[in-house]
Parts: sequence; structure tokens; C-alpha cells
Amino acid sequence: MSSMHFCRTLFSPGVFSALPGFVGALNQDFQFRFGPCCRLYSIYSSKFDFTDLTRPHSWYPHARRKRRKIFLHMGPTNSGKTHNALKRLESSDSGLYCGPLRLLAWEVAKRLNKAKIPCDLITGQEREEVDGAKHKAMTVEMADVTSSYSCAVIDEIQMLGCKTRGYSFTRALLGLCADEVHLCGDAAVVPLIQEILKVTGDDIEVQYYERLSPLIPMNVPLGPYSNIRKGDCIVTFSRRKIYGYKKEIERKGGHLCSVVYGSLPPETRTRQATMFNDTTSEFDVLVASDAIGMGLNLNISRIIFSTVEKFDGFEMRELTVPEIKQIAGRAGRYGSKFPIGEVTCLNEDDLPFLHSSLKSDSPTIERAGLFPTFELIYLYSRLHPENGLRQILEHFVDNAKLSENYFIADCEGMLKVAAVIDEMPLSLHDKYLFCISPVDMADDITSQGLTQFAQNYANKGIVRLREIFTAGTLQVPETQAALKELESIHKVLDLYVWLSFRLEESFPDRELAVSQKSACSMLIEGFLGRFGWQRPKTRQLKSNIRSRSILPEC
Ligand SMILES: Nc1ncnc2c1ncn2[C@@H]1O[C@H](COP(=O)(O)OP(=O)(O)OP(=O)(O)O)[C@@H](O)[C@H]1O
Ligand SMILES: [Mg+2]
Repeated sequence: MSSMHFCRTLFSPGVFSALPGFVGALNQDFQFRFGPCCRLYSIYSSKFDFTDLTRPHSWYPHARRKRRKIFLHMGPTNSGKTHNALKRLESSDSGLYCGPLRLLAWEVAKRLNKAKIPCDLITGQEREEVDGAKHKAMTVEMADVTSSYSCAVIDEIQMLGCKTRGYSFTRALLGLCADEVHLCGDAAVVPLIQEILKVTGDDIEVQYYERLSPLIPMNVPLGPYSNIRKGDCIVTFSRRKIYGYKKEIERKGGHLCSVVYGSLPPETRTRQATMFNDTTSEFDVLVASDAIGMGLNLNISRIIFSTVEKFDGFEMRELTVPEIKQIAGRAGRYGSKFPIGEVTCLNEDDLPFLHSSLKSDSPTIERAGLFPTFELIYLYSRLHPENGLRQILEHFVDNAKLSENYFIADCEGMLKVAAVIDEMPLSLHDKYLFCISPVDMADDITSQGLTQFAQNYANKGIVRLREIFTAGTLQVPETQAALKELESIHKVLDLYVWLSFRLEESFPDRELAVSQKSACSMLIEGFLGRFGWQRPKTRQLKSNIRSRSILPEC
């Protein structure tokens, strides 16, 4: 049945890129708050309100035993917040960095290892252990709330207000057991954090930062493409437009463009960004989506918004003030080749909106995300044994009781997965695991991949990659449709790797999946090298990559 889908199509991490780590820590989250209730479950189950989430700080016993010193590094982009927090991390005996992106976790692990401070890298899909490491760089969903550390950093803490991922930041904020916790982000989150931490007994110190180098909003739009210069970054929000601008700029502007957008494999995004940052490379212009928008240090001199609207999955809407500021803040990074940043638009009509957004304060963040642990859902499910996970999640979310500092996370994505797998003979825990996996159900190939993985796992207990993907040769994509397919295949393989870290025996082909992922990214990069209007030297160099065998016959 199934393998055919992928024979034809053969082969990115969404916002959930590391949620799995969450699972590892759930048991611990739960023990303190609900351990005693488990033993008395049969007596009290009908009386105990599992949907009461009004005291989430009490879910983290280790952290509550400490009086933590919380340092808030608050300020605009490019003000040295992360740099200063990392300095503290580097001088600590042991510690954690928790960031919102795999790329940021990679950057921090690289920085510490380069400074001869051994640092492990842990994301939903990677475990790179370094001998003697007492430091770890991770994506926030992987935050370890079970062990004690000297120092912890949570980067981009304002994301605790994010409707889908915010709860992972809240979990890290309440649960990290470290003597010092450094929170970096936008000052709009300060009152909420002060409010949330009133009940934890922690000490709080707030430090406000100023930009280290100027960011100048221009009074004129870009004008013709011939005005494009080295270090420019055009920002746009669809794949089609990203490649459209790349082509135009390479044809008319005489520059070569790197591209960065969310559904490119993260390793490809990093290589594209590195190529752009490298002063000796010919790729001196960047065309990117808001995937560049958080914390990344790029050699950008000028940000050019091609539009100030984006489709957010439901509708076209104007960019928010924090989005504009985050993206614009990539220009003129301190210590980069371009110490002064500029921002403008393609369309003159967008300039007033850009100027006013850059001058505005980000709206205060009023509530932090929260989501029930698996154990809570499990206990709740026992009160409703006839229901599938989808109904249980829906009921739980509808009935959850929260204090005024919190909101319940948007779990639409999880509900979509639950609807697909609820009929399969899987335990509640396994279903939950598939629900929190990094799958984008809006992507047909990825959702087919998830369904096949879950089906094979439910029916046979083991999922071999060769039963899902058949041997064949993948080509460098010729069209954007083929490129999109390859990006999706990469996402499916990424999902396999994610599952292999959680259901190790049932997903035994991690190595093969990792090697196939890198074959996919090579082919995607082959496409990027050929696409556009490039000088012959580069075209020839890149076109050596034509095809890769996929799952070669044993
Ligand atoms: N004191 C310093 N000495 C040398 N380099 C610094 C210093 N402070 C910051 N930098 C460099 O300036 C750049 C911006 O700093 P950083 O990434 O910490 O800013 P940020 O405030 O966290 O920005 P964002 O909000 O975009 O994440 C980085 O490349 C960082 O290494
Ligand atoms: Mg930062």
C-alpha cells in the first residue's frame, strides 16, 4: 500500500522541531504535583480535578527547592543580551542554553566548543555528545527540568506568549533547576515574568539594554534592482517569491543570492547563511523569509521588506510590531562587516508603516502558554475511557482552569494528528507521542509519512525505512514543485529520526534516515546552485551534483 507514495515523491522542521524532549521530562513534571494522587487515584479520581492548572509552578519540585537568581536581559535586537548571558554560561561550572531554533542551539554549541568549553548539542533530532561536557545547548522543548545546573539561559523568552510553543518556554521558566537563570528577550515580557515568579520565591534582577549599533529606517524605497548591493537581504514570505527575487536579482542586479526559508532543511539554511556570511563567497545577497528573524547573527547591511503582509496559515495579515523589529534587527549586527544597519521597503507605500512599527513599543505580553503534561491527560482519560485522544484533548482544553497569567496552548495541530491515529491500536502514550511529533499536517507528503509510520508501528511494532521508501535515484529538482517534494521528503526522514530517539527499538534505521536526509539536502543545494541567473563558474561547480541514490539496494 504505502511505499508507493514515496517511490514517486521521495522526500523540514516546523515549530514543533523539538517538542519530544518534553516527553522525557513529563514524568518528572508530574511526580511532585500528582504523585500522591496516583496512589489514591481509585479513591479520589472522581473528586480530583485534573483540569486544574492554576498552580503550574508546583509541577517542578527540583526547581522549587532552590531559591534561583533570575536575571532578565531585556532590550531591543542586537543589544548584546544573548552575548552577555552566554558569557555567564561560559564561566559557570555547568549549564544549559535553551533557544527557540535548532540553528541557535547549533550556534551556541559551536561557540562554546570553540572556546574549549565542551558542550553537548541536544535537539529533537540530534544528540551530539562531547567528552567531558557539563554544558548543553538545546532547543527549548528539550529543556532538562530534572537535573541541577549552575547556570541556565532561556533565549527569546518573550516567546512564552506564542500560542503554539509558548508552553515550552513556560515549562523551562518554571522548571529549570539552576542557581542562576538568564532570560533574554523583549522588555514587553517583564511585567508578566515578575508576576509569574511572585509565587516561586526566586530573586529577580532586570537589566535593560540599548542597541549596540544604529539601525536606520530609510526614507526612500529600494528603487530598481540595480540598487541592490552587497549585504542586502530581501524579505518575502512565500517560496515562489523567494525564488522569483533570487532570479530577478541575479539577472538584473549582478549578485548571487543565498536563500533562507522555513521549509528548507535546517542544515541547508545554515549552509546558505554561512555562504552569505563568508566574505570570500560570491553569494553576497540574501533572500529570506522571517526564518531569519530570531537571534541569528548574519552579515546583513540592509533589510528590504518586499511586503509588510504575510499569510499566517489562515489569512493575509500585516506584520506585527515585534515581527518587523525582529526581522529589521538582523541588519547591522554589532561586530559584523556592517556596523550600521539600514531598513527599507520595495514599495514606497509601505514605508510609513515600517517607520511607525520600528518606533513603537512591542505590546505587553499578558499571558504565558501552558499545556497539560501527558500524565494529567492520562489520568483525565481514565475518567472518560470511551473517548479517543482527540476527544480527551478537546475536553481537557475546554475545561482547563487557569490563573490569569496563563492561556492554554493552541493544539489544533495535535488534534489533526489525533484524528488520524485514534482508530489505530496504539496506547494513549504512543498516540500522544505522535501528536507532539514535528509533523506539519498541512503538508500532504509529511502527513502521509506520519500515517504510515504510525500504521506500521501499530501493526508490526517495528518501522523499517525500506518499507516506507523504496530504492531509487533522486535527482536534483528541476522545478519548484519537485523542490517542494524533496523538502517534504526531508521532513518525513526528520520525523523518522525524531521518533527513533523516542521509540528506539521500533524505529531502528536512524543512521540510514540521517544519511538520506543529508542526500536530500545535497540535492536541494544542487537546485539552489543551479537556480537563478548565475555566472558560469558557479553554475558549473554546483551542477556536479546531479543525483543521489536513495536507499541503495543492500
Ligand atoms: N560585549 C561584546 N563584545 C563583543 N561582541 C559582542 C558584545 N556584545 C554583543 N556582541 C556581538 O554582537 C552581536 C549581537 O549580540 P547578541 O546576539 O547578544 O544580541 P541580542 O541582543 O541577543 O540580539 P537579538 O535580540 O537579535 O537576539 C553578536 O554577534 C554578539 O556576539
Ligand atoms: Mg539574542
